[in-house]
Amino acid sequence: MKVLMLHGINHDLFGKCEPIRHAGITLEQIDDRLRALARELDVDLTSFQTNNEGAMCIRIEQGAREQVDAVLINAGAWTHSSYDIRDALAHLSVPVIELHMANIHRNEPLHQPSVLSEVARGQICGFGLDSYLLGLRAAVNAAQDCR
Ligand SMILES: O=C1C[C@@](O)(C(=O)O)C[C@@H](O)[C@@H]1O
Repeated sequence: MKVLMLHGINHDLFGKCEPIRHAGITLEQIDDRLRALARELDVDLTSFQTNNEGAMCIRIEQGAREQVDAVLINAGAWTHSSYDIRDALAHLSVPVIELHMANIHRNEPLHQPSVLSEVARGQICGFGLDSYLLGLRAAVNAAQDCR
């Protein structure tokens, strides 16, 4: 099973700024833990991070061509604003799991609504690094249900 993990804008800075909200966890640490769980679950996991919205849309299209079985996405601030990424995800026929470290529903109003949730199978937020690990397990189960 192939799963694509998409990391959004500024997430290369995780652990290097906003240490309180995201508990100082770096993107490398997230990917390491995800890769370890992927090995356990026998999942072929690919991880991608960009600060360019167009590049994110292109990577989503490429995921469809590669016939990934599920997509995990923490789109960061694009969650609240990007109809481009929303539309790219809407073209996928595989489960999309929306992730956030923080519980975005407790954020300040600007950082609460998600324009991606409508096209996601579900959203996992508020569990820090565990949001990613729970998301990978959910993606595997959802993809198996689709087979
Ligand atoms: O970049 C981020 C991180 C985030 O997606 C999270 O993982 O908690 C929540 C977003 O509101 C914020 O813009």
